[in-house]
Amino acid sequence: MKELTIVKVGGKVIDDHEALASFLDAFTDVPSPKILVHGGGKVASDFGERLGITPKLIDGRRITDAPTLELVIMVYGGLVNKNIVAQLQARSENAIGLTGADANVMSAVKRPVSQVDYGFVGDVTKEDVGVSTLSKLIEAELTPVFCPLTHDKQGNLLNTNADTIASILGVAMAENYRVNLIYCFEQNGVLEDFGKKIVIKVLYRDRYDKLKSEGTIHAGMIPKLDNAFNALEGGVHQVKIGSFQSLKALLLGELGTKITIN
Ligand SMILES: Nc1ncnc2c1ncn2[C@@H]1O[C@H](COP(=O)(O)OP(=O)(O)O)[C@@H](O)[C@H]1O
Ligand SMILES: CC(=O)N[C@@H](CCC(=O)OP(=O)(O)O)C(=O)O
Repeated sequence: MKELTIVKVGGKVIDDHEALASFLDAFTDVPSPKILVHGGGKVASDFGERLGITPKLIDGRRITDAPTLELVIMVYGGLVNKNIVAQLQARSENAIGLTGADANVMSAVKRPVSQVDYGFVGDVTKEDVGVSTLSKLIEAELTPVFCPLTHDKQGNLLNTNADTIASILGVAMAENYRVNLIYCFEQNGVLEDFGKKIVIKVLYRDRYDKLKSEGTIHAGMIPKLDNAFNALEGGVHQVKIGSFQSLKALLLGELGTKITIN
């Protein structure tokens, strides 16, 4: 089976010009085929504050009312996605920026209202991924760059967590490729001691559950790890979480946190 590398880069890296540039240098060196998924939550929150839109997040998931949806479409689909694509082109990486609506690469269902109304947030399954279109793009030596927007096939874009997009993409593409999924962010991995910055080398689900209940793993790390375990259970070959500065080492199996279900 051919290998496919899917890399997700988080919002705090994207918000830092130098950090993003050094991450994109390293991403350019990753052998093809590859797909980049970017977040941008911090940029959206900061931009929103300038427009008088106060960010509301529950467990790392944004409540997306109508003004917030307009905001994230502009920020994720425009500002962040197109800047990353242009910066990859400057590195001779033939990137193509995508929302889920483009070539129908990822559709979604608006999350039903339960205890919380998340608003215009899209839930995705592997059946919602345009595997054949994506396979054609990567076989044509293009590098897809996903922003965290999906569509409902009725003309509406929806906000979908970027970690979830990376995980579902991995599961869907695992039918045709041996997928390595790497989550890059500003820490060196999943930390067992936040103060001392001690990185957990291998994280099993029972340890995750324990650290979560103790509060050592919290906030945005919870959906990230849920997505990481879901990816492995769905057939992704390897999932690693680590620093944007260590992409090469993470790919080689060094540094960061390896997520495992065995
Ligand atoms: N045990 C932990 N190890 C590392 N990061 C953690 C941990 N618990 C909570 N976090 C927080 O989770 C954040 C990552 O989640 P999130 O902000 O959603 O990431 P991203 O920027 O990649 O989207 C980190 O910035 C960190 O503050
Ligand atoms: C529904 C939902 O929560 N969407 C996320 C999408 C961006 C994202 O995931 O960005 P990071 O990777 O930088 O966190 C949000 O709007 O914050």
